[in-house]
Amino acid sequence: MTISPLFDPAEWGDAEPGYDDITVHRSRDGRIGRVAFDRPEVRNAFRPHTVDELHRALDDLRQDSRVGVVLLTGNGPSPKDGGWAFCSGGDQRIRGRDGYRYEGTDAGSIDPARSGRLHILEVQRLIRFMPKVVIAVVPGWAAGGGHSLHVVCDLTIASAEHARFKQTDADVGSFDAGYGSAYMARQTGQKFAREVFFLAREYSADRALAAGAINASVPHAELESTAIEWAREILTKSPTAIRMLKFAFNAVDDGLVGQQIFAGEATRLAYGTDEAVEGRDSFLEKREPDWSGYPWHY
Ligand SMILES: CC(C)(COP(=O)(O)OP(=O)(O)OC[C@H]1O[C@@H](n2cnc3c(N)ncnc32)[C@H](O)[C@@H]1OP(=O)(O)O)[C@@H](O)C(=O)NCCC(=O)NCCSC(=O)c1cc(O)c2ccccc2c1O
Repeated sequence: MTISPLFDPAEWGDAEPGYDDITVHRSRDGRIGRVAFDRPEVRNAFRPHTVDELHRALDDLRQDSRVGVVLLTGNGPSPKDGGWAFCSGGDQRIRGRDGYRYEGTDAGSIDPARSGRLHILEVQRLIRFMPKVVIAVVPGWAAGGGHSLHVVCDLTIASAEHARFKQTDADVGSFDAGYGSAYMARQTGQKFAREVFFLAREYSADRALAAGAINASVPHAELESTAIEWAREILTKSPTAIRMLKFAFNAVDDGLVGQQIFAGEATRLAYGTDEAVEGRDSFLEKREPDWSGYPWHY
């Protein structure tokens, strides 16, 4: 199976089975995940089946305690015309009046309550809330819902030659009114974000970098090796520190959900203290807790 000329087989284990529209790999040491859209002939547009697979793969990586960094990318180039893509958003051929529709053999077996899907938003939340660093690795077009996915990733590294950013939502009568737009404005400022959405122009990696929309614009041939280098550098850090930092960055924009997630991690840390152990033990031993060894820190 040809993945992409940017994919270095020496870095990755075998492709994980059970996926049609994406490819999933773990680095040979198991610490980095690579999830890639694999529909290059349609610029890696997603259909409901793609989104189901994406959610499953990312959740699997979320629950793998060896994995600290996930690369989200697009395989390519297109066998039809050589074009590169990260993701061009929802597959417009199967968009119905209630969202994106399952096709073919899938369609008949789908619970009507699950038809008309907009569940790429669930994938966005998974990327946002997983306690690992997710890097968008953009080898070509990031358009529409694909643009929003790069926005929600923690970091974005793009091909200087082939990456193109374009928010087509308003061209096709759609709108990502959550992270895709409002969070982008937090990253780049309101003026540039509104320009991107209202004019739907295309932007190069260098322009996106200048606007603060991405982290790096690198030579195409070095795209995945650079992403792996960044991932390896992140993996030298404390997992707890990275997790707390990600949730701290999120919290300011995520309201009570952001506070809840950050607070949950704070509770986990507190449970590790002797003070919390004294609280638990006193209950189990049916005695008053003895807090005398624990000062009111200031
Ligand atoms: C991405 C492009 C700018 C690339 O242009 P280029 O000229 O390089 O390539 P082509 O246009 O010739 O494309 C090659 C080939 O791919 C097909 N294709 C490309 N994108 C899609 C797509 N999204 N769906 C279906 N097919 C696609 C194209 O038709 C060509 O096929 P041929 O058979 O002719 O070879 C350009 O392709 C482009 O503008 N694409 C569309 C981008 C777009 O509008 N995406 C949808 C935006 S809406 C969205 O994604 C979205 C999804 C959600 O689930 C949401 C949920 C909740 C809120 C909002 C959501 C949302 O906004």
